[in-house]
This record gives sequence, structure tokens and C-alpha cells, in this order.
Amino acid sequence: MAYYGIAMLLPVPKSSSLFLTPQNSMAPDFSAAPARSATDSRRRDLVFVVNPKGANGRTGKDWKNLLPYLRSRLGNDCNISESFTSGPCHAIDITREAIRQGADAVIAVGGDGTLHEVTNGFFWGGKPVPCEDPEVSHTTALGLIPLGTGSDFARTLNWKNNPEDAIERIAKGQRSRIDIGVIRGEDGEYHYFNNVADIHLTAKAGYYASKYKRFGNLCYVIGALQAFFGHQNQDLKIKVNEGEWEVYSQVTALCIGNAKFFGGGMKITPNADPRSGNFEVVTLQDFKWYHFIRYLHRLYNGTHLSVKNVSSVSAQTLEIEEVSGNSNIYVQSDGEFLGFLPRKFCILPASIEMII
Ligand SMILES: Nc1ncnc2c1ncn2[C@@H]1O[C@H](COP(=O)(O)OP(=O)(O)OP(=O)(O)O)[C@@H](O)[C@H]1O
Repeated sequence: MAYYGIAMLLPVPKSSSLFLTPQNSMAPDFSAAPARSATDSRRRDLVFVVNPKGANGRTGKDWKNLLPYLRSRLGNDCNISESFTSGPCHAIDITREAIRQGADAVIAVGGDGTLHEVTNGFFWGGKPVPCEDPEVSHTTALGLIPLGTGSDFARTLNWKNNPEDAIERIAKGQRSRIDIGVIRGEDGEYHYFNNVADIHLTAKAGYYASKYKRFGNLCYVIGALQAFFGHQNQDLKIKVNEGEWEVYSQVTALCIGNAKFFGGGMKITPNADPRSGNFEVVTLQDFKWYHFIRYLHRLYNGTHLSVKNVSSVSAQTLEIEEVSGNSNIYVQSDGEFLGFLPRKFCILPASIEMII
């Protein structure tokens, strides 16, 4: 499938178009980028990774409308490159290549799924991706223009749903280190997340919700209803901070928050803070469908921690296995389905610089 490659890291004349020539390769094409000269050393190289299919296609349209303002606000001080994703996981490859080339920032344009993929592009084989240009001394920052369906990470940062505000933050370029969560499964693969990783009912609901994104935020309601059919609470074995294994009985859902929100605005881990160095782990046990109806408003406004059978702990590492051994407990992170238990979760404190 054709996609739009990046025209990289050069001053963009004000009159030139930001829309770039379609390439036929499946990898980002940086080969045409001439070496940077001493004169452009003070210009920041920004790579915008745009998911044109985000928010049921709205992201692509909003981005097109935003471009003239973005160019006028950033074009004088920054070299602007854009790259459209061609499908799932493409944002990971684009990001890795941009970091290797020494971009100042890679900016996710889309929803939490796009942010999640760009974040995963900051790492490879369990380590941060290094810049391969010996003349570059800066690190690459992560940026975000939230244009997705849920945009839950932006909520934790108290960002308004206004892309012009996001461009203003990018113009200022203030950076802050944030924590990132990492998940490992039996295959030894690393998987990174910004927001919330969750297990069992909520993960199953997210899995189904992803099939109904065309209905906007309603997809989360449809996904939850579908997940309830045939759902059974399960006993789980959990090890917190390398301590002893403990059995948590009749777990309905377990949510590991690096940030506060998931599912399009549910404040599930209300004390999580991506600058704290810890996860907040919230467990719902022995919940029935009618508990969700009764406490839904509290789950949304983050006042559910005092509800019976809801617990919260702070943790840096967490290992989770099922007791039954049926291999049917769903795991997701940042709304992306990851497979089934067992999994190990660790926090990587202050591991990425984010434009904030
Ligand atoms: N060109 C593409 N075509 C189809 N899917 C894509 C394409 N590019 C990326 N994707 C996939 O789209 C998924 C969802 O994108 P994104 O998160 O931007 O929007 P969203 O789901 O509407 O928002 P949110 O995650 O905030 O609810 C991503 O996880 C990604 O794998």
C-alpha cells in the first residue's frame, strides 16, 4: 500500500507545500534528505506522524485544516515533516527512523492508539532507540496533537481538546520527563504504554470497542455490553514489587495506570501521574453487571476507590497470572489488544521527554 514518506529535516521554504511525494516503500524514506548545514542548526526538526484514519477519518480531515495554521506558527523556527501512517504499527517504524536521524521531536497526530505506537517507536529490543548522527547532541522529544476518539492521555495532562493549544505547546517546546509502562509476555517481547494497561473485563470490552470505532465514543458502551455476555470473574495470582505471590479472588478487572483515564474519559486510576515513578493499580473484585450501572458515574469521575471491592495500590512492578490456566484473560494497553495473561508490568521512570 502506498503511503506518504517524510521529506526530512530541512528548512521548509514558506511557499513550499508540506504535502510530500507518495513513496512505494513500506519503510520511511529518509535517503533523499541532504545533510544539515551549520546555518539551520538552530531550527528544530519536527516530524508529525499523522494517522489519517484516526477518529473514523476525522483526524485526516482535521489535520488538513490545521496545516496552514501549523505552518504559519512553526514554519519560521522549525523544519516541518509530515508522514501519514499506512496502517497499524507503521507509526512505530516512522518514529524509530526519525529518532535515528536526530529529529528534535516526533509528534503523534491522532488518538491514544497513535500516541501508543509513536511511544513504542522510542524503544527497540528493550532499549531506547539511539540517534545515529554523531553531530546531534539533543534527545528526541515526544509530542502530541490529540485528534482521536478518546484522547485519554491528553485528559490526564488537563489539555483542552484544542489543536491550536497543542501547536502553541510545540512552539514553546517546553519538555518534561514522563514515565512509561512496559509489558513483557511469555514471548519476551517488550510492549510500552503511556496510559493504562488493563486486564479481564475492561480489556475484553476494549477489544470489542475497537471494532465499533465508527460510532465514536459510543463504541465503548457497545464494547462493554458485548464483553458482559458470558463474562466470569476469575481468581488471579499477583506479585507486587517482586514480593510474594498473592491470590486475588474473583477479579472483574485490574487496571494499571501510568495516567488516569481510559475508555474515552473514565477516570479509572485517579491517583496515577506519569511523573510519579509509580503505577496506580486499581482492582475491581466480584463486580456484577448491576454494580457497573450503580457506580458508573463514580468510575467516570474517579470517586470509585471507596466503593466496596475496589482497591488501589501503588506499584513499580507487577506480575499477573491466572489461577485456572485457561489462557482466556484478556490484556490490553492504551486500548490496544495485547493477547492474554500471564504478563509482567514495570514502570520506566522519567524515560521519555515530552513536550508539555
Ligand atoms: N492508515 C491507517 N489505516 C487504518 N488504521 C490505522 C492507520 N494508521 C494507524 N492505524 C491504526 O488506527 C488505530 C487507532 O488510531 P487512533 O488512536 O489515532 O484513533 P482513535 O482510535 O480514533 O482514537 P483513541 O485511541 O484516542 O480512541 C491505531 O491503533 C493504529 O494502529
